[in-house]
Amino acid sequence: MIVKVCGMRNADNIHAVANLGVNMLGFIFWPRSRRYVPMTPSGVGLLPDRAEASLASAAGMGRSPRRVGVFVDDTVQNIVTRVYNYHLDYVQLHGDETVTMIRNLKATLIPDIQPEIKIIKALPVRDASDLARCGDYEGEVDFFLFDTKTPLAGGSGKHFDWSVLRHYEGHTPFLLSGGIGPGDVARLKAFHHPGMAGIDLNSRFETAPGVKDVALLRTFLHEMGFVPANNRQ
Ligand SMILES: O=C(O)c1ccccc1N[C@@H]1O[C@H](COP(=O)(O)O)[C@@H](O)[C@H]1O
Repeated sequence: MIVKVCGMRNADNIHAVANLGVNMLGFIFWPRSRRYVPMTPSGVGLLPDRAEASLASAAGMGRSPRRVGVFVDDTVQNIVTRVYNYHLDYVQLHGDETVTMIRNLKATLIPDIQPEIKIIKALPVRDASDLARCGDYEGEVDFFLFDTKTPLAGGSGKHFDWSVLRHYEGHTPFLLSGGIGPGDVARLKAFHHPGMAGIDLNSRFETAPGVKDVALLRTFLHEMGFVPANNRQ
């Protein structure tokens, strides 16, 4: 099972969470988020130097989570800039991005120096009708991320009714998201879907916006029976 921890921006915290052996770390590039990672004045080195060093040292210990940049209806140019500057492995599109936009993004990225970049398309879910959009993105993205439909773009801390996902019969694997917290272990273990590739953890594991509670995450992962991987998937 893939475990993604999203909304990271503090160097020591990045190091500690990377060392839990999670598969992906998410960095939010949407300026209206409380977890926003601002660009430096030079526009280079999205992650502060110490965070870069933290990730490098974690990698040296065999813990090398993939880097996910989270964007909400951003321009292709802004996304491409951040992919290059922050060495992103995945782009998570958390707005109303169309298939045409995604094709443009890939056409810009793939022929260049980032051929391995993968796309996660977030879709807000309240009921089965929200899954109808999945068909448009089949074959265009690597993962879906099903998040709770709320007036917020993301990070609501709220669950949706996971049973709705029985109506999802697509071939694209998905990450389950939306308010997953420490009290969800039993529900997660009881939830099965052939397309479910992993989970996304965010606001329910925070001591402050953008700062994760490492002890809480460690306990949750232990209770889930999570086995730290080589973090290459
Ligand atoms: O966390 C944010 O601030 C955020 C802002 C804009 C887009 C996405 C955001 N986070 C993503 O939201 C989901 C669910 O988070 P939560 O568990 O409900 O707090 C998660 O995938 C984050 O990547």
